[in-house]
Amino acid sequence: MPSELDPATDALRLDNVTLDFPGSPRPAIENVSLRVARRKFVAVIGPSGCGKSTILNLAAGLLTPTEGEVYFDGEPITAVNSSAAYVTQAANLLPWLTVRANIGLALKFRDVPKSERAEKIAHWVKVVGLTGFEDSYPRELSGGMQKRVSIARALIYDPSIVLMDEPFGPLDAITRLRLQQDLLNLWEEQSGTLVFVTHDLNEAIYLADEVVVMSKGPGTVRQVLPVPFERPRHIGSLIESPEFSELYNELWSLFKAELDLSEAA
Ligand SMILES: Nc1ncnc2c1ncn2[C@@H]1O[C@H](COP(=O)(O)OP(=O)(O)OP(=O)(O)O)[C@@H](O)[C@H]1O
Repeated sequence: MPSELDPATDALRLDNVTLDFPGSPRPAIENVSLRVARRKFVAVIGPSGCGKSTILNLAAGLLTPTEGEVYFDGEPITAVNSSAAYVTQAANLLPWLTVRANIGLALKFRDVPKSERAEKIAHWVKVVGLTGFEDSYPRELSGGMQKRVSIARALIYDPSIVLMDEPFGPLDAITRLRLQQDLLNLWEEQSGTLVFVTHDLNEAIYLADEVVVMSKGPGTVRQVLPVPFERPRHIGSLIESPEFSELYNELWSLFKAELDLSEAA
């Protein structure tokens, strides 16, 4: 364990991590060092293919580094990280289960008693605004509602770390804004550790305490930008503030350097 590793403050830490997929001509990520402090909301942005999902998969214990080490709560990750909840771009709900059963899935796997489960599910159905839809099936829900179920399903058991991979990617702009504000409110209440992958610079600034900007593949960390806005945050007021525009421009100048815009109009 490196001497500076502090399990009291670091939830997740990557130390000089390189990941090669077998048969791939170049590493997916190369020499990535990254620190996610406990109870922080960290957004990861970067061009397509720079290795953002790879970092989440390493944190979830679904991939093992070719070189370097990944630590969770001060211990090297050597198996699937059962302390991590993973919300992917697709809602991945079980189509044969109702909203209630989908939300309660993680509690069932953890053998939480039935009465406690019912109480928690009722609370989370309300928190994510799905009252009245408890007995609906995923096919009867809109994309935004399905996303709400997947977020409730991830947060209900109070995981030590939540990993989100572009969870709002496929949604329309209004639904996306609503869910971003909902996630802000939820996280500010629970304030666990959250690592959030996105392509959306605005989203990264609205939500995160720090934005990690990755360079194009093989991915490395280009810069980590702190987001100084106080919490609780309200997206509507943030957008209108000059400080928001300033930070956006700073982030954009870092980000655009990593994009190949030569073919853009
Ligand atoms: N299973 C795999 N086998 C081989 N190469 C892979 C595999 N998964 C990902 N890669 C490669 O690793 C690199 C990083 O992929 P990753 O999905 O982590 O990028 P990303 O930044 O999340 O991309 P996007 O923003 O498009 O989702 C890419 O070059 C990708 O082609």
